[in-house]
Amino acid sequence: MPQETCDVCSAPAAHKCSACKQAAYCSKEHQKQDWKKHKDVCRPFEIRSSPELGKYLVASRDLSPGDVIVSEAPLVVGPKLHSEQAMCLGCHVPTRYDSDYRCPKCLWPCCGPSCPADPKLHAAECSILRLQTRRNLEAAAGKDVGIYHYDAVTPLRCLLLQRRNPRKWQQILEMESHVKKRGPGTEVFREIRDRVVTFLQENYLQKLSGAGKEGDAVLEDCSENTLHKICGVLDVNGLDIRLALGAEVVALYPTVYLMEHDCVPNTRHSFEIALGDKQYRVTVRATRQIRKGEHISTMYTHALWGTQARRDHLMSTKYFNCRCKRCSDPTELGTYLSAMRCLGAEILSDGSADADGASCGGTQLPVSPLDDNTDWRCDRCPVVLSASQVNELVSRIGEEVDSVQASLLSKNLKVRIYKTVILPVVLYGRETWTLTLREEHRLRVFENKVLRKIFGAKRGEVTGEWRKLHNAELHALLSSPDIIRNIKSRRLRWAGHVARMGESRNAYRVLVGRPEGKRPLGKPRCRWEDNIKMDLREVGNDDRDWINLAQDRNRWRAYVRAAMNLRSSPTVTQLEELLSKLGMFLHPHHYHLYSVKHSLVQLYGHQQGYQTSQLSEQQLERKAGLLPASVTKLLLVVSEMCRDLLAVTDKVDPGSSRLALYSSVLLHELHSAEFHLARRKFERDPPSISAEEMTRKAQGAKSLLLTAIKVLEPEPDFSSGSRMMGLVRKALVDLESWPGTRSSHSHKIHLKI
Ligand SMILES: C[S@@+](CC[C@H](N)C(=O)[O-])C[C@H]1O[C@@H](n2cnc3c(N)ncnc32)[C@H](O)[C@@H]1O
Repeated sequence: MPQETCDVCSAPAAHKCSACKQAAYCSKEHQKQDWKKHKDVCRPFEIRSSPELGKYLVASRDLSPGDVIVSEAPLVVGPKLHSEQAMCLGCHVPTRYDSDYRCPKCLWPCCGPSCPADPKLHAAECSILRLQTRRNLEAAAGKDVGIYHYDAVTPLRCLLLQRRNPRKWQQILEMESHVKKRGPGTEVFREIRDRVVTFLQENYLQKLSGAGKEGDAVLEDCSENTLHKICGVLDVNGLDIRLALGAEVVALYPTVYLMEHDCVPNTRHSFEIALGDKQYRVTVRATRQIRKGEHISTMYTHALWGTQARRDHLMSTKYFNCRCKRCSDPTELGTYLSAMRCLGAEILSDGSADADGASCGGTQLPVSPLDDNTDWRCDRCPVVLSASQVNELVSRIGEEVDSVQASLLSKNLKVRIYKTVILPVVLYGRETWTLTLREEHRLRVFENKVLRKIFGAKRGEVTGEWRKLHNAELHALLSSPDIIRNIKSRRLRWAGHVARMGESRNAYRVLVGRPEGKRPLGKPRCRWEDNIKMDLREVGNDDRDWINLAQDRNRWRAYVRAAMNLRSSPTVTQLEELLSKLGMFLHPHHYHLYSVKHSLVQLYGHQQGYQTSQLSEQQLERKAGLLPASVTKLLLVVSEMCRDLLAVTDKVDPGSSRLALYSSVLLHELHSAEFHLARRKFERDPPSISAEEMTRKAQGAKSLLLTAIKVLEPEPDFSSGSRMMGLVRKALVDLESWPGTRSSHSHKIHLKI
């Protein structure tokens, strides 16, 4: 073996950097001297391998929370497998199969006349995709969507690496694909064969053989087996990236894929999603202390599912049985996320069962959680349930929770209407950036009017969460030059038309008739349908159905009317009823109850009739988890929500690697409940708490918000997390500007800023 040489002086090296084992030095002095340069490339992990895990990462030095473990660019990125979401192949912005804009060469739909993305991304496959240009053209005319299989694009990009970058191609081939477990006869095999293999071979790859120079095949290896392997690699190792406008792509990374799964991981990762050189770069950071020698892990599944659901998901998507600490513990680290209530009768002192039917009050837990067929046993009475009995009950309950949660769609619908109707109108107004105070006021009046109409708020009530949401949304949108350009070029006309569709013609005149006077009321310049089409490129998949509806003017009107009628849906009552019903079968921390409570916590204080200002003191106390001694058992389940859920969240995700959004929502709601509760007591005549106590409460509320900000900091721009950040920051400003903090108030409150 060649002798290692010192990275500084090239003399024979006596030792290597102990962290990365890559750099070599002749002496400690030279290592010290080189550290400034080397520390940027020094990797704090080693790659090891075992029969059970395959390759995995181990910390090669102690790591602190926040330390960067690895930051790297992807080997390949593109549309996800198992998804038919249409997107521009240049910048991955959602588009439509029958978009008016097309790549001039291959004719696949694209985002506009000139895609702002790096042309290299699409250039390679474009030369292959154009083999079908004529058919694409006909398909586009006939709006035949079958010709565009977006899920085949990333496998094609991988295949093309064998010519463009053989090193990357080799790295992809070395990744685990579990191809044997995905063989003929499996569902996934059929899907990949129909959607990817046949599509690529019949339309493109067969035409390639002999098309290279001197008769060589353009792609040496594009066999069916190789395509199945690539798809396996993408499914097992790919990371999903959610982009700004709702599109989702998948990416393979050269090192990050090596991280093993753990149901309580010790890292979190974030992606660069803004257009530019660093787009799609991933950065992995430690979320807690990781000792040298400890495995470095991530989470492949849903942190808030119970053990059985997580393990089933991991087995069906990643082909292994998880045996981590959380899965092995019947109580899931004391969270009881899968635990059931025992329905067995209470055992009386003489050893007989209570004939009056009083429940024993025990908890049913799996005897061996790593065994799928394990019995479940009560910790108080002799009742034993079989695995199938528990599965049946939990899946029925899951369906019921889903159906009630679905009725909450009315809220989501309102949010969508807000985003696609109100926001563009407001942006239209802001787009000029020259509103006078008077115009600003008129804009507010208009906005409040539409908000009141859509959300069913009464006059003067449009100051709550919807306004906060709006501000956060607006802030996020306006902070990007790309978005501003987008707004100016496209949303402008959309906004005008949407406003025209609404009932507020006069308000529209206020907006459109000035300030530049360039857009007098009158006939729209484009047809309604054209404008809707334009907007489609800017919305995510979630909004797509809704926007499709909007293409038909009458259906759209009916839809908005229906949405407005949903305003009094009794969702708090529905959820409270569900909670009390399910509370008979499930442990209060069961993951199905967690989900209902998390929704409820957000509705208290926000749904009409439950806004914080209208909440009774007792309700506020329930929300904050401050329990009066007399509350019933059922109320107790509801009352401890915020703190209770936070405690559970913290145990399964101590570093907020996966549940940052969940935690921040809870912290925000808890701050609101606690602060308002204290304020009511303080503002009574005479006050029932002292100024010092009030100061303490306000400080407590503030520190909850600061924690939420910290938790949300790594969330990418334009994500739900970044929108939540806007809400939290706004709440902080509101808290700090509360009159009680001003010195003129008779009871002087000091809130350290
Ligand atoms: C993204 S890859 C990780 C790298 C992989 N170990 C390798 O050697 O290429 C995911 C695969 O690693 C294995 N794996 C990851 N975490 C595991 C765990 N906690 N227990 C068992 N196998 C695991 C499984 O085979 C899984 O499908």
